[in-house]
Amino acid sequence: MRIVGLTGGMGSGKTTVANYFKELGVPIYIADDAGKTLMNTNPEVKAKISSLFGEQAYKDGNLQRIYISDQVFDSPEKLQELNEIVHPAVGSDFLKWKNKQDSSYVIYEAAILFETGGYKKCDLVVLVTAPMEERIKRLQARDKSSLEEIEARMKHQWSDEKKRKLCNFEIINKNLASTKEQVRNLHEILINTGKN
Ligand SMILES: CC(C)(COP(=O)(O)OP(=O)(O)OC[C@H]1O[C@@H](n2cnc3c(N)ncnc32)[C@H](O)[C@@H]1O)[C@@H](O)C(=O)NCCC(=O)NCCS
Ligand SMILES: Nc1ncnc2c1ncn2[C@@H]1O[C@H](COP(=O)(O)OP(=O)(O)OP(=O)(O)O)[C@@H](O)[C@H]1O
Repeated sequence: MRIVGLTGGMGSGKTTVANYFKELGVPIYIADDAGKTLMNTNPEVKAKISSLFGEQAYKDGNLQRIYISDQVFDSPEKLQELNEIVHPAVGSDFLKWKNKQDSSYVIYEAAILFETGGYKKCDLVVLVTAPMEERIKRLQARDKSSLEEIEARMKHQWSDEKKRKLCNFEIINKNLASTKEQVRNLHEILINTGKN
């Protein structure tokens, strides 16, 4: 079973694209969601996060995402420490999940697949791109976040130019009909090239 990495900068449309693959019956693992679940449920991960960020990291057992975001996105060292707690836990959770799937390929969706080196564990990688002004507009509409908050996260992510050099396929997410068509075409390619 091949592992197809799906990545793209913040607001590029990864989840939108992942949902189109899901409609075609492809099993999807969303690393950002899994990370959040593990941060709320895995006792070892919770203990490490509490010792790194203090008592305020959890309230009634729930991760305080805004508090953590404020701590990490202005501090590369803190972000790296958090990543070092969360990413290995996500990696092993993914392998357990993958072993339960029955499909010619699965999708591993992660915002920072290249930045973490996670792409090396994938058989191939699909990059989702969209013009920066569009991405910012979409994020402001979706999350009501400020430009400063968006930029604080984006500065920890590679540029599309850098990612493009390492990806196998690119989906350009401008209008949704064309994006869906690109996903359908790519799915055919992935199914056909996966046959022995
Ligand atoms: C700091 C946290 C709690 C903020 O949660 P929040 O719900 O606000 O954001 P969410 O996780 O949905 O991320 C939204 C977007 O922010 C960007 N982002 C998230 N984590 C990172 C990171 N470590 N580095 C760079 N950008 C990031 C991505 O574009 C992502 O799609 C959360 O992002 C987190 O735990 N991040 C560190 C762990 C991680 O890397 N998770 C993602 C892959 S497993
Ligand atoms: N082609 C498009 N046209 C208009 N809106 C879009 C398009 N693609 C995605 N969107 C909207 O833009 C927002 C961001 O898309 P999505 O959540 O798929 O991006 P993402 O890359 O997963 O974001 P993040 O990195 O923040 O998790 C969503 O509200 C989505 O509905």
